[in-house]
Amino acid sequence: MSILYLDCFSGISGDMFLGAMLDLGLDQERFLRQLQTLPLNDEYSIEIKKGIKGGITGTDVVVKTHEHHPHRNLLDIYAIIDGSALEYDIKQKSKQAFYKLAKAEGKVHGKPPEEIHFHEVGAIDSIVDIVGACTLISMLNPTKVYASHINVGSGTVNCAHGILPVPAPATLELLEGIPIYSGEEAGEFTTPTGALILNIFVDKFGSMPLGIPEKIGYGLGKAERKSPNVLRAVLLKELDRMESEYAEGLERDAVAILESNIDDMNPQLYEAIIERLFQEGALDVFLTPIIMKKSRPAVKLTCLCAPNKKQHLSQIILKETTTLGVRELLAGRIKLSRKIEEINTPLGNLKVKIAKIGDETIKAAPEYEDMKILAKNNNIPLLKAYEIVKRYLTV
Ligand SMILES: O=C([S-])c1cc(C(=O)S)c[n+]([C@@H]2O[C@H](COP(=O)(O)O)[C@@H](O)[C@H]2O)c1
Ligand code: NI
Repeated sequence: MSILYLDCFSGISGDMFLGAMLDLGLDQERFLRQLQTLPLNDEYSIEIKKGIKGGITGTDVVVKTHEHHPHRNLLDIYAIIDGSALEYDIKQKSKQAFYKLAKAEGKVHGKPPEEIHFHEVGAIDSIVDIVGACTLISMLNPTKVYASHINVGSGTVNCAHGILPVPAPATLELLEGIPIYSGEEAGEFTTPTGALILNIFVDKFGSMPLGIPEKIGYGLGKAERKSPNVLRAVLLKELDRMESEYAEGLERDAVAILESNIDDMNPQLYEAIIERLFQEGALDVFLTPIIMKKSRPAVKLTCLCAPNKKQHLSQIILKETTTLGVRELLAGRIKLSRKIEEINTPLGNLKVKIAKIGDETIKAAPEYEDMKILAKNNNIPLLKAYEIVKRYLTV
């Protein structure tokens, strides 16, 4: 189970994607053999070399061609793809990608996709970028593809249409529904081809998911920038719950940690907020005394919860305490597998929590609420009840 994570802090373009994927160690010869089957009459050459950008080494992919003003339409490009010896799935995916590009162009220029005449995005280098991207994804075959929020850049770009705003109109169409931002530096950070790659391959956008990095690749961009103009690709081994259970007999999952430092709230309110968070699904809620800025005695409120509850519980903390912010962290968790069993003792029946690693019982803890009832029913101190029950626990 592997996740490909694309870190688009410097945006993404077709050549940056090819570079990052090849830098992960994919077989270059196999990649080039596939591309050579495109009927492009040797009108281009492709150079793959190691390079450095902004102090970061990575792979630079350069597609060289002599064509100046290509005017291909969708059917011209389908004919090129169909005329190749690419695998069936790669052909299909590449054609789907060009259809999406034509739809986006069509929306911008007010034409149906079939009537679009591509300019730069229909040039040989774009065909190589898009077909190459589909080929490399098929070669890597990740279980999932995730990406960061996308730096699109800002300013304007000069192209066959004249001067366009950044992100270019077609880029923005392809990024519909995707979280984007403009970083501090101006320039076209994300191109239509880069946006198309995100549109067709990425399952989810956000921070890096829980996993173990196994391979890291950097794809170099062409522009010189103050910040490293590279796309980072990380291949993460997913922490598969079932796999790790079998491997070590332990369970693994992720837990969200929500925290707020509070120095201005009536302490009587803490009981209510703790109760509310538990009612809404918190796994645990606790308070830690802290000394904050200006030597103020204060309280750190911590709430542990399943990652899919973090948004709901953060909102409760924001609405029902005086804090102005909530820190959220995602942590991995290793757990003993647990089950509740009922046992007989001379004091009566009670529930016991049994914790195991694989088949081996590691701990057995009598349920506190049951113990209180047994102690009361037998009219003995709780401590004594624990001593008696302990003899009946099999660990
Ligand atoms: O080729 C066409 S039709 C074209 C359309 C648009 C629109 O936004 S509409 C933009 N561009 C610009 O061309 C270059 C090439 O992009 P690649 O993805 O092929 O690298 C880029 O600057 C686009 O903004 C072209
Ligand atoms: Ni256009």
